[in-house]
Amino acid sequence: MSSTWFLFVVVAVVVLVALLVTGLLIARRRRITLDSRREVEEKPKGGSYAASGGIALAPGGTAPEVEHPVEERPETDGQPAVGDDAAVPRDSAQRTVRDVKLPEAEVVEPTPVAEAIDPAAGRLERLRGRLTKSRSMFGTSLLGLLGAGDLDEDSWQDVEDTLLMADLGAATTNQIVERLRDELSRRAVRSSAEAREVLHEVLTAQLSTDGHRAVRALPHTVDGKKQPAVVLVAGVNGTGKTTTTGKLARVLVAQGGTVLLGAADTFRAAAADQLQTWAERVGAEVVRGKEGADPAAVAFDAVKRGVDTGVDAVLVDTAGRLHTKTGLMDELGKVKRVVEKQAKVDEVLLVLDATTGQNGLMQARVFAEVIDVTGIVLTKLDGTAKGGIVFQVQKELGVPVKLVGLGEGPDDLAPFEPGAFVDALLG
Ligand SMILES: Nc1nc2c(ncn2[C@@H]2O[C@H](COP(=O)(O)OP(=O)(O)OP(=O)(O)O)[C@@H](O)[C@H]2O)c(=O)[nH]1
Repeated sequence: MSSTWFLFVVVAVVVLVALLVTGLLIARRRRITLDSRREVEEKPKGGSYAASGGIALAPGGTAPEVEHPVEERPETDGQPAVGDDAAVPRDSAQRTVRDVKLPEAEVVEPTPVAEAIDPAAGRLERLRGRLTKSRSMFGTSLLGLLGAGDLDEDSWQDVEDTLLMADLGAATTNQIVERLRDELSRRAVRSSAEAREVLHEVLTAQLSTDGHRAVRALPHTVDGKKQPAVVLVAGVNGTGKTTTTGKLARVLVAQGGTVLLGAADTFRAAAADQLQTWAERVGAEVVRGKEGADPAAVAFDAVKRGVDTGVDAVLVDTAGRLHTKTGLMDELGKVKRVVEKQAKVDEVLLVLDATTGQNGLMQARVFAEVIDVTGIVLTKLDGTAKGGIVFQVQKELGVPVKLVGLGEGPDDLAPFEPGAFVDALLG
């Protein structure tokens, strides 16, 4: 009898220990979002993932076709489009893209990972202090106005001016003011806490989008063979493309992925050097061409090398180009077309500098027409009071803001999540 009891106790202890270990393993796994078998969760409009869950990633190969809501562009009449040039008349001679035979791109082998990478989880919360300038515009000014009780027409004018100064644009500002007026009177808001709640709700709703915010940087399978996700990074000069490419590589490597970087910025040798430095820091391979080489050829070689070596993601950094220069925009279109002879481009990230305000919108529109942008990265949000550009750019393109740059540090890249972002703005 006592041996039966002893056996029973031993079995119970073993089962308890097994449950404890399984629980711990599940808890650990939940902290890591990199799992190509797990599709990014379908969530309601606007908040396709929680910022505290890290930078959401999705497998390539499943990107929906991007539909640009041309008719919903209320503020861009008269803006340059593809084929237009700000300084040069439309009928003047334009630069064309030349096909030239080029030597093989150079492959720079990776070095072992040398440094610790900040986990992606909870970055927007950790970096929220960087939004101080935008916060003073929204938090201090708007809450001060709305929390003061019954608003007269002058106060509503001030609310409108504040939103316009934060770069929300006329159309978005009007929509927000209208909704605020409705909600404040419908709910008979009396306290500043209630006013904050309404403001939070209205601003968050304005940032909602049907598009998924997960970055398509996980591998997928084509005809039974592993295919790396191909990410193209584009934008005008100095917006932070190379920095963003490097930061994103770090996120992928930190989550156990293998990455190859393609230095398709062949205008400046320094740009490829800069990318190589980022690559060395995470132990990634780089494919780069000679200065002046055809960027499309380098991008093609990078993707080919990535497919051959079986990496998880190929990130292609392109040269900065002015959206008003037709020849350069044509060249970018060519880079994408040529890469697609090798593999589908899963993610086209347009990097916009938040400090440039309205000009960023013009850039966004032209780039979207040339290369079907699938996600926006808004950089330098740490250095501007005009964080309101986030609100406009999504509406303008119908493409979600996926990532935000909040500093020059290697891990100052955060996922964009409307609720957490508005929270940070309101302080
Ligand atoms: N404050 C701040 N600076 C940033 C951010 N992202 C990039 N930068 C800085 O912006 C400058 C330009 O960044 P790059 O990555 O070289 O820009 P790029 O678009 O690749 O430049 P080109 O190749 O010349 O077109 C660098 O000094 C970066 O450190 C950001 O989120 N915040």
